[in-house]
Order: sequence, then structure tokens, then C-alpha cells
Amino acid sequence: MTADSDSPQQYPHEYEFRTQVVGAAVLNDPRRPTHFLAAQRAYPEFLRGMWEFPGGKTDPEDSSCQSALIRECSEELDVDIELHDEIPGPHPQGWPLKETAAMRVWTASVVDGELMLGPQYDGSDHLELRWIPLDDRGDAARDLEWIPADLPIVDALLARLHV
Ligand SMILES: Nc1nc2c([nH]c(=O)n2[C@H]2C[C@H](O)[C@@H](COP(=O)(O)OP(=O)(O)OP(=O)(O)O)O2)c(=O)[nH]1
Repeated sequence: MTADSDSPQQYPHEYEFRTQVVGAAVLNDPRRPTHFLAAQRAYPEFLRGMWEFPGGKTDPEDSSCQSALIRECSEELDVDIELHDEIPGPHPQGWPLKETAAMRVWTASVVDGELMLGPQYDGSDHLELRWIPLDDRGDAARDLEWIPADLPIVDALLARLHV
């Protein structure tokens, strides 16, 4: 089966994506969010410079997608997060990214630790972490060069946050 990021609905529910990815829409304040966190990928080369939700692939040792996401954020961002609501995608495995991978996404907030924003970030996964304002029409979010498969997720996040 082939599909591009503009037509995720063409994957039937029984289709199985081999790779399960998880991502966090980290909010600055879960009750009255004004910003969410975007991360700029450092690798692989074809994704370098594009923006994404922090997260990664689930491991067989993860007991759930949720615990995988908490683990990934601890490894990548060096903070503890708690998860809030899932942003449901069109498939049980979440949002199709490509033929072999789909991503489940949750809103989240930092409960322990300090995010290293901007040039202070010294991890290897990202070039930069940035708080993106949830401004009137979501322009600041939509203006970033997202990984193309993330665009419907950004729209769903903005709609959920009434932006
Ligand atoms: N984390 C993340 N990955 C995304 C997003 N959108 C998207 O297409 N992807 C893709 C990029 C990668 O092919 C895959 C996730 O891989 P990753 O490299 O972040 O996962 P990981 O940290 O577990 O990676 P590794 O151990 O294999 O290096 O999903 C997104 O918003 N966040």
C-alpha cells in the first residue's frame, strides 16, 4: 500500500504499521497554554532542520506507548513529563507518518527538570527546542517547516487548543 501524508485516511483500521512512534505536544501550562514545544531535528540528513514533536520509536521493553513517550522525553529533553490528552489520529496507531510508521501524540507538561531552550540545548537529537506561541490563528506554528507528515497533527493540536 502507498500513501502520502495528505491522505492518511486511506489506511484501513486493520492495517498494521511496523513501527510505532510516540510524540509529545508539550504545553507550557496545561490549564491555560500559551505556547507548545517544537523540536528541530538534527538527523538524518533529509530531516535535518525540520520541526517535530519530541518523542521517538517505542521499544519492545516499553510497557505502553505512554511510558515510551515519558522515557523518550527523559532521554531527549532531560525532563520528566506527565501526559494529558491524546490527540487521536485517524488510525488506531495514531497518525500515519509513512507506510511503515505511525505516531500517537499526547499533550504533556514538564513536571521535573528544566528545558534547555534555544542555543543552550546541548543534546544530539535536535538543533533547537523552541516554545511556539499559540497565537490568534496558529500562524507561528504553521510557519515552521514541519516534517510534512506532522502538518495534520499540528492542525489537530491547534483545533484542540481552540487556536
Ligand atoms: N519523534 C518524532 N518523529 C517523527 C515525527 N514525525 C515524523 O515523521 N517522525 C519520524 C521520524 C523518524 O523516522 C521516526 C521517529 O524516529 P526517532 O529517530 O525520533 O526515534 P528514536 O529517538 O527512537 O530513534 P533512534 O533510536 O532510532 O535514533 O518518526 C515527530 O513529530 N516526532
